[in-house]
Amino acid sequence: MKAECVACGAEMSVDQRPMRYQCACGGLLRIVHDFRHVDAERLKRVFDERRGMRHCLHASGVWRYKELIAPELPDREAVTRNEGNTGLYEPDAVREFAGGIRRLHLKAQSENPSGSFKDNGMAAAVSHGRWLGYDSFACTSTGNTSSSLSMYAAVMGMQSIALVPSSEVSPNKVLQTVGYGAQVLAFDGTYDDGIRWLQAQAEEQGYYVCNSVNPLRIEGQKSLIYELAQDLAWQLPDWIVLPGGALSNASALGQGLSDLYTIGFIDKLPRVAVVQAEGASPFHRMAAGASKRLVPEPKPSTRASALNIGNPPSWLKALRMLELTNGVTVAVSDAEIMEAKACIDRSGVGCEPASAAAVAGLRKLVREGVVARDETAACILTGSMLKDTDALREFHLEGKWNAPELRNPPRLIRL
Ligand SMILES: Cc1ncc(COP(=O)(O)O)c(C=O)c1O
Ligand SMILES: N[C@@H](CCOP(=O)(O)O)C(=O)O
Repeated sequence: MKAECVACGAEMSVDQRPMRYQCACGGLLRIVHDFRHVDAERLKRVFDERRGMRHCLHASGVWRYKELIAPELPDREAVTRNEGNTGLYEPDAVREFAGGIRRLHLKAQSENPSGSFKDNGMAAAVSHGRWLGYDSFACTSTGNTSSSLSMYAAVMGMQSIALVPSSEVSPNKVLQTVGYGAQVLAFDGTYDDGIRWLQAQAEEQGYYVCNSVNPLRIEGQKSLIYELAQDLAWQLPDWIVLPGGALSNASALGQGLSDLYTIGFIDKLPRVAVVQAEGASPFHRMAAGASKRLVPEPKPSTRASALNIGNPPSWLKALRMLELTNGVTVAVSDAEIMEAKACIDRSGVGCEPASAAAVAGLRKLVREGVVARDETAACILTGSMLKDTDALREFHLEGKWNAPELRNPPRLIRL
């Protein structure tokens, strides 16, 4: 597989150990494909045939698109837990909440096997790592990456190591990671400290790094936009709105949209809005200030713990995505996030706080007139409602955050 540095354009291979995550100049890598001979109409038919499949590699919502993700990877090396194939919903209450735009879809990546969007990328990353001969897989995580990694490591019968901040993460996610069998190493600090340590130490420890600095994670995650496009008969909405933390999904969206457009699956690019939490919004500050250099936030802090990232590694890839799609960024408060979450939960779809940032951000963009009421959008719901049950307790039982009308505490009765 050929990779290219997103900062200086240097080319290199990622076909052998040691795995490379960065160029000598410090830039992250992206996988480069040659799509010149791809027949879009033929592939569309193949993808449609695979869509209804069960119990085989191509039944996966990631490996259905294997030709566009990792054509060189032998099928026998591709690991799957039947990831992808997530639901697409149109709850009217959420559309109204978000400002009453013409049409709003929610893509529930929360329905992935480990409960978050990470599984799409992780399936590709662990497969590549196993192909290269690694048997120890590591990540640093606020809990979703680690849950996903430890699930796949368990499926492969291999070892996983997860560095997890000792505070401000959801216990549900850490317990899920423990349950699947990862060795969890808690540390004082944030995701940013963990990723720095891992990038310096991984090779010496013999670890294959499964964070989104790994270009294969991005390759797997881009299947999200392939699947959404296929769900909608290859007609994407005007806007795709998603939360931004480490900016892996924003980067994957850029890669996936560029593929779809280059190959001719779509003839128009949607605009993309990246929503950050106010307490952890270095990318938004950069974009809003029309700067092209990210200034890290030394002490990120948000109740949407999955977004608690001050130095997102993929900021340059995400910036390129904004340029490609004429995209925008926006920041929302924790109270706005929790209110949006309560509305999404009450619609029957449900999500964790970080995911709700997408809907809170869309609402703000509609209010500000950036998104027009006659436009259409899809919000990416990145993680499941059960990923953070403390958030439900705080909102419904402890009366924290806004929106008393959405509060629903159990009533105590005498039988
Ligand atoms: C549930 C959830 N939503 C959103 C994000 C942010 O996504 P990204 O890091 O790709 O920007 C994360 C973690 O990264 C997450 O776990
Ligand atoms: N929210 C994430 C943090 C970003 O992780 P990465 O895998 O994109 O590097 C998590 O779940 O850990």
